[in-house]
Amino acid sequence: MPPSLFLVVGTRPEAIKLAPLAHALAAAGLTPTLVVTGQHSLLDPAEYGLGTYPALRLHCPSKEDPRLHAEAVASTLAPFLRGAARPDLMIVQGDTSSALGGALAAVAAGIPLAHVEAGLRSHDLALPWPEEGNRVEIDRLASLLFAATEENAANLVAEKVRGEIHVTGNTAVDALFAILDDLPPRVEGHGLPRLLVTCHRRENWGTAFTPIGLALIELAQVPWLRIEMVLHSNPAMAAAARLLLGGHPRIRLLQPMEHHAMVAAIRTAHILLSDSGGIQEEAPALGVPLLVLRSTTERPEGIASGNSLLVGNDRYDIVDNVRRLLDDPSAYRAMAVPALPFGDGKAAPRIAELCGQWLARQRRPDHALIA
Ligand SMILES: CC(=O)N[C@@H]1[C@@H](OP(=O)(O)OP(=O)(O)OC[C@H]2O[C@@H](n3ccc(=O)[nH]c3=O)[C@H](O)[C@@H]2O)O[C@H](CO)[C@@H](O)[C@@H]1O
Repeated sequence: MPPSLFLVVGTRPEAIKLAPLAHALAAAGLTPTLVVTGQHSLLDPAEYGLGTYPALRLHCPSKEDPRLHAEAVASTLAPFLRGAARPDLMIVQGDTSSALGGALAAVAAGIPLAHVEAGLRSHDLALPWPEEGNRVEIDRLASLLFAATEENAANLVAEKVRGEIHVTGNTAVDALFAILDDLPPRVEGHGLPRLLVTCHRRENWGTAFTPIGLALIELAQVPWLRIEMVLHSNPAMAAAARLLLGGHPRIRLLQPMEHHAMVAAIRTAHILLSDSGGIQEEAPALGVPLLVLRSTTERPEGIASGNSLLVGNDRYDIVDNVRRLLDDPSAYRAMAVPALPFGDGKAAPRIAELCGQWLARQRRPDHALIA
């Protein structure tokens, strides 16, 4: 009987980042069962190539209080962790309340926990909230920690986590490369330069979005610059964007896109303006300069590689930095050199192999002596 693994998926980024791992686990004879929490209620695993995996649906939509959502996920999942269906390993990704809920349920049931994308730290529990606290708590509970970078691993060592730390790269790069293999070659000089914008983080909700919107309206005065904002499924963010930017003749508001289309849009953008975690990982690999709409980031590697720059959500900082990249070719070129600070695109098979080895050790009669 092969080991049983549960893979917790609640949101779009988790589906994107766990799809490569699901395939790598299946190739290793460890086909996982998806725990689809329902945090993003419209999430369809099939859209991310996960449609053929067995799935446990919890129907736990996100809640205003993310801790209550995590606890709802944990309590709904608990009955499935007893008896014959009990998994040998629970795998969560990143920092959502679904990931935390899966972690809490696993530990309560005495089931070993693995954390993919472990060790990311902004070192500020308030920014981003609740993700930083979620990550710290999950890492404290995990037996296996898959850190994307050496810096992530160093954070875990500093916190003296009890689990096994492995540096694997981020599966976001695996997912990106899989899409690029399917896309036609990039065509240079594809029309007027495009500023592609996404914004969904809690710290940019409501009135906090206003300076960002005003910056876009000011930048829209550049006659040869096209501006496109991809709306997020979060209704609060979409409403704020529509209120300020809806109907603007030179700013296009686009509906959320399927991942292949989004990667194609990112790849042909001249400049990216985003608060997204995943786009901070994709932009360097694609060599598209990224201005990060945050005052801090748990992904400093993209800043260090020169591909990304923190601009916060100050109207004037945003305008000045976009204009600098538009007007100074050498400043632009310095940020447009492709780099892989978040891994080589082979994280998923590494993680799958490490899970297989770890599970085999747990099954050997003398493993208690090895630990
Ligand atoms: C604090 C923080 O940073 N937390 C992050 C958050 O994820 P995020 O910030 O990356 O979330 P999004 O920006 O929504 O997703 C981005 C992905 O979605 C693709 N995309 C985008 C727009 C679209 O229309 N269609 C798409 O396909 C895009 O190319 C990219 O791959 O939670 C994750 C899970 O815990 C964490 O791992 C991650 O740390």
